[in-house]
Amino acid sequence: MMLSVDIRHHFPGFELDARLDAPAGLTALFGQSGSGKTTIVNAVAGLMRPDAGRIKVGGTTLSDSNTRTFLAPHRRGIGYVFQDARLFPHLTVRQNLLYGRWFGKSRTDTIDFARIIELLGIGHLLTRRPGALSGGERQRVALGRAMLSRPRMLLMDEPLAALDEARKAEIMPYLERLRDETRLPILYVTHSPAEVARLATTVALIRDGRITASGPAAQILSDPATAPLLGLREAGAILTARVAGQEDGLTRVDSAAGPLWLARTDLPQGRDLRLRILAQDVMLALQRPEGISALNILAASVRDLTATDGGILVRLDAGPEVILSRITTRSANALALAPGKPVYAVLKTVSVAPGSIGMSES
Ligand SMILES: Nc1ncnc2c1ncn2[C@@H]1O[C@H](COP(=O)(O)OP(=O)(O)OP(=O)(O)O)[C@@H](O)[C@H]1O
Repeated sequence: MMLSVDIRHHFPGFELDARLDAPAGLTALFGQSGSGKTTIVNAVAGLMRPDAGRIKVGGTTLSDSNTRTFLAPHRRGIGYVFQDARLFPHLTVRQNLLYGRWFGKSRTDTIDFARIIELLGIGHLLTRRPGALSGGERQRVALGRAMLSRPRMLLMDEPLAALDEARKAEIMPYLERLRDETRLPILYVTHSPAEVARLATTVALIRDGRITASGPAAQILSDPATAPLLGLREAGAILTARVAGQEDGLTRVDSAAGPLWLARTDLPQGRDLRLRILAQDVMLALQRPEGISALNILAASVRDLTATDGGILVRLDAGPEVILSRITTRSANALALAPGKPVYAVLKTVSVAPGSIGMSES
């Protein structure tokens, strides 16, 4: 199942011309205020009719200006989650979940209900009213309600924006489970680079009504041309690795770039992982450093250098893998970095990328 959007629309002083493919998984639509995110969401939802173009989900055409097709919002099969949960205050959680569903009492419906309740961890809340829930719990119920409408896809418009950091952290794992287990396209609007880095399988960057870059999240975050558009703090590489065993109280993993050691985990040998290495956590040296506390040092060579605000992003080839390092212009000059130069990448931190637990089983 895939959402494909190819639309044009004119507002006084603003032109939208957007082409976007959102496959199964979470596609983050990221851009500044006024870039056109809500206009795309409204067009997909059927709340506005684009001047020209086409929107499809799987084999179903939601709108097409050529054939004058325009499906009403309630016939689009889209589950929505907004910034505020929009639950009915006078109904219990159970009644909110079942409200307006096309949902009978058949056995599969009961199993679906039980599965979604379990997935979102809201079984103990069913008899409460929304007023007695935390903001994070309310959003989990809103996610459950969207799922129970048996959607073809989910549309999430800044679903975490109203929550504080603790509540965001609480709901993220549930969004990840939903993303990984439902295999529906999720179009997720956000201004938050941290949410993109943590949740997105696909990233689409929008600016002035146009999609300026889109592709797999790991690719966008590790490309010096696109990573700065998201914010340099999240720029970095994702490596795949396999757990080799436990050594000296650490977990050894093997990647195509070389062996790496992580703080001990209880992951079983043979498990595949994705590792996240942020550009700001990679230092460079011309000789292999000795007597250094960093555990992980990889031999690499410079592929290219890109100037960014306040520094240089260095793209490195480490075997077949790509690593990014963010250093100051002064350091780049001191090391006389140039394409092809051999260097050692000293990794201050290597973290297991969210979503990789259980990856090898899916
Ligand atoms: N109904 C309308 N009439 C005229 N202009 C509009 C209308 N709706 C949106 N616009 C303009 O289109 C542009 C894109 O707006 P849109 O709401 O899609 O941006 P956004 O990326 O969602 O912003 P935000 O993050 O602030 O919600 C803006 O310049 C806005 O002023």
